[in-house]
Amino acid sequence: MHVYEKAMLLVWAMLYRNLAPKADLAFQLWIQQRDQRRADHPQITIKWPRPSCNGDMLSLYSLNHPVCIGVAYPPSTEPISVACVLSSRIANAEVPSHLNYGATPPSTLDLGTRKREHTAMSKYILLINGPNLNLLGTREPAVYGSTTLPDVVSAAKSQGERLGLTVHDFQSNHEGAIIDCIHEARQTAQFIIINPGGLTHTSVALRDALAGVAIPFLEVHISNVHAREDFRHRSFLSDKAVGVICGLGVFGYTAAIDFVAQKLEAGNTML
Ligand SMILES: O=C1C[C@@](O)(C(=O)O)C[C@@H](O)[C@@H]1O
Repeated sequence: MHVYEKAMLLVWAMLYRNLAPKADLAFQLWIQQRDQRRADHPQITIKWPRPSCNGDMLSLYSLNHPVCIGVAYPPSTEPISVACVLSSRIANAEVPSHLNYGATPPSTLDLGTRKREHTAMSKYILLINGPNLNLLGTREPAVYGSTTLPDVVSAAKSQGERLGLTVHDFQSNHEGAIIDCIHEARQTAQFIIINPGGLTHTSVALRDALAGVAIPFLEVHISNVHAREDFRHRSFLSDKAVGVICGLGVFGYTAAIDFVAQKLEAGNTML
């Protein structure tokens, strides 16, 4: 990479940090020329100040060219590396179709065809699973079945892809991490599908987070919570949700994605 390009990238990265609608991510950037032999594809290391949503999309722009499009895995405060495509090579860059932009670039940028891709790929939905759902498949199989969470997520992503949605997933056993994830999605996600697990019945903070970002959401439960203990009959979220699906097993996620695809297709987010 030429010194000039490197300098412009750094300047733009600093500007971007201030301009980006997702500025709350406040990521810090620096360039590491990890592989000198592939100087046209350097790695950019991105240090996240706090755990990010799994699959958060990142995009950086140098002058008026996108230089880097990547995806952050997994939730981590460790520096991660993403493949970077230099501006001079962007015309030939292969950008996987499932990639989405995590932040909207300034409108003055001339992104040509990429701008259209951005619009076409903008149906971004967030699938959140709360505490203990990482144990799906082994946890109380008589209640929750034998399908694992990775199976649920990968089926949701494939279904989303077929229906023109980019599904990002996040699971945490920690209320605060889920709330951070919801906050971070407020500039990007058009819909949230959430199985809040036990937080359904306890969390005012989760209710406030969902109301605070004003992203329409569906509440999903694998089991029929109304046929179970009394304390599961109350939800702090249901009256804020577009709808509630419960008792359909993991098919509830499939039904939710179908519903969201139809609603977004119709341009109706039901807010
Ligand atoms: O963790 C869960 C899972 C659950 O949300 C469900 O998917 O059926 C139901 C909740 O009551 C429970 O705490």
